[in-house]
Amino acid sequence: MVRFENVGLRYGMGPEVLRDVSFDLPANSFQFLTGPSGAGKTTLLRLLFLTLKPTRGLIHTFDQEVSTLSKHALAETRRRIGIVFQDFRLLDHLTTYENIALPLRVQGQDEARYRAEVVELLHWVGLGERMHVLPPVLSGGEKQRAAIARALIVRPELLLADEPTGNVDPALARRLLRLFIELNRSGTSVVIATHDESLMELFPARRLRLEDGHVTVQEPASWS
Ligand SMILES: Nc1ncnc2c1ncn2[C@@H]1O[C@H](COP(=O)(O)OP(=O)(O)OP(=O)(O)O)[C@@H](O)[C@H]1O
Repeated sequence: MVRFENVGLRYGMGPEVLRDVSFDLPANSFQFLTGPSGAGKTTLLRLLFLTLKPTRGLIHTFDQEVSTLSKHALAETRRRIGIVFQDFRLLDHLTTYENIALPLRVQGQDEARYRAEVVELLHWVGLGERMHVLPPVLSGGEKQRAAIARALIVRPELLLADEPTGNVDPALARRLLRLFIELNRSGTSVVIATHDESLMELFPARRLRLEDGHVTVQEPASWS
């Protein structure tokens, strides 16, 4: 589904943050992306979301080498990927319902066609009672779930999440993890960036470990 070949990334004239990074994300796979703070997890997610270009190496996404894509094709490809940002990025003047429906509205879809789907997703993430309130009155965990729902409403083939359990208590973190696992079982590939060991211990998934600019892939069998 995604393949990185000897990818390197530096910001401006700075040092290489990522060096010779090579790995595959198979279809229907579930993996944690882990490593110390500053190792480059967010940078790698931005490369996967195609909002950052590698300074060297090749990235194949859905069987296309991304440097060959036009702006339009890049935007089309990005539509197949959902992302949950570390800082949520909800719009404070829109209700929870409107925030989650926004990607569909932007695509020009008719509300009559998507309304029931948005409401169902809101219930699925446990925000059924909060759909008419504005983000500033949501708790951290509720904002987190709203950000996840907004990423899911477009039914992405690949879901990326940056520290999605960073602001929630352990019980909610487990619940969110179950939600990602359920999503993966329904066919979406999932990448969760986290440095929360206790979260990773809850589910025996692949781990992409980032350290010193390199990625090593650990399959569950190799560390259990
Ligand atoms: N826009 C930028 N311009 C310059 N340097 C950057 C930029 N974004 C990140 N960096 C640097 O790249 C390195 C990797 O940062 P990144 O945010 O990807 O790490 P991370 O593993 O996600 O960290 P954390 O776990 O603390 O969120 C850091 O040294 C950071 O200072």
